[in-house]
Amino acid sequence: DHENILFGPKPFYPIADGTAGEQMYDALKEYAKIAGCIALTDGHTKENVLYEDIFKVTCRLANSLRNYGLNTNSTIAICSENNLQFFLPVISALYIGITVTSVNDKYTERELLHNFDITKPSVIFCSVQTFKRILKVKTKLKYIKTIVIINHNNGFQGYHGLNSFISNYCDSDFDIKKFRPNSFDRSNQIAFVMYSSGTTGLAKGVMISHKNLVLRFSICKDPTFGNQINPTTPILTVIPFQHSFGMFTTLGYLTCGFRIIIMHTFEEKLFLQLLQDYKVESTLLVPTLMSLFAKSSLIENYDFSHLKEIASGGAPLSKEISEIVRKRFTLDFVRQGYGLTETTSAILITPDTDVRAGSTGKVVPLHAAKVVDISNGRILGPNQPGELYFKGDMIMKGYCNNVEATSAIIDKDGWLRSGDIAYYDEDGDFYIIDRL
Ligand SMILES: O=C(O)[C@H]1CSC(c2nc3ccc(N4CCCCCC4)cc3s2)=N1
Repeated sequence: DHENILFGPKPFYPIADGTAGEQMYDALKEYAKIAGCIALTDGHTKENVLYEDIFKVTCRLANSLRNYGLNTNSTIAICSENNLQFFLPVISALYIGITVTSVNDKYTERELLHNFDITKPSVIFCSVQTFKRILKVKTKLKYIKTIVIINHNNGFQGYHGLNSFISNYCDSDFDIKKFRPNSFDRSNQIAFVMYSSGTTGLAKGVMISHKNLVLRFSICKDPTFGNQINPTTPILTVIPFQHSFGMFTTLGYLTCGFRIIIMHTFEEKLFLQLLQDYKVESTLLVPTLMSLFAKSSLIENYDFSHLKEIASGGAPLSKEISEIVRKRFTLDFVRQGYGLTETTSAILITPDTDVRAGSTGKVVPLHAAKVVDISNGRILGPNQPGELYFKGDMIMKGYCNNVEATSAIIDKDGWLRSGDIAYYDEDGDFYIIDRL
């Protein structure tokens, strides 16, 4: 019975063909042609990376990974704080179809061992900051073949930096005009394994396919649920890249050709200075930072005339905080998104302009949601709280090597149980109430 099942609208653009790696390759190749087009800016050092730099390095690194012997059956890990190099191994792996697992750069050795035990990566791309811990972990895990330090050119302690790895493994006669990403079945090929405790405490590996990611790429370009595609639009993000929220928003921004100003650590004054100086049009926050800005005394000292939207996600945002921040930044609306690691990215998003204070938004295109009465399993109508369920092509493939945990959260019809209590109003706007 379709009664009380809410469906998202048709996508603005039809879903493009190809793997997420082919779509990323096509986008970067396009933006690389715009001379001087900046992709990333380090908000702390002001250093820039151009789209043409990213395009060149990712093609050479992909060729190097192929020559190193990695393929669609391989997994690499990324363990790094937000920096300008983070997405280079990630994008190169997407071109080839190598699965990427991203681990929290603040994790202890024990937590890293647990995560790596699930995914068994053969190469770890780490930063100078995480190298010591990663080296200790490597000595305990025989399946880790090598480490590459992404924000160090020549590497150290016998391990390659990004440039030395490329010069060591890339074809000596490499011709970027001849480089092409691999083609493979995007529905089955796992692009990422992200970690989530789901509805129980133990961390599990969430398998995100290339198809899941292609749907995110489509939604982020949707004028209603994402952003307009205007290359060079300045965006400021402080969201950790190693989590789904930061990973799949930032990859989406790169497919749009935006200029992404990044921070690895939040500092209020620097954040506000960056908003002003780079004429930022959209910025992504988490509720704790929204609360900080609701109480901040610094906002009046800056000019935010270019700022069109503040977007929040990663946890529920209270109506009060949202309204205070909206007024303090003199914005027409603050947008929200709700997602789970198990749904790749946001599956409920406040549509551009029609924002209901306190609502986390409407169902995104090509997805469905229902609210279920936990006492009898009946599907509920508007304004009746129950457990949120979702269906659609951003729902994860499943938990890595864990069939029982997968079938405990995704039923035979493909409905994913969120573990969150919510209701929707007559217009299909959703309100999150509580965690089950
Ligand atoms: O809460 C979580 O576990 C994580 C898993 S992925 C996730 C979210 N991803 C996204 C991706 C995008 C957004 N947006 C905020 C709403 C405005 C337009 C889209 C950006 C919000 C969220 S919340 N939240």
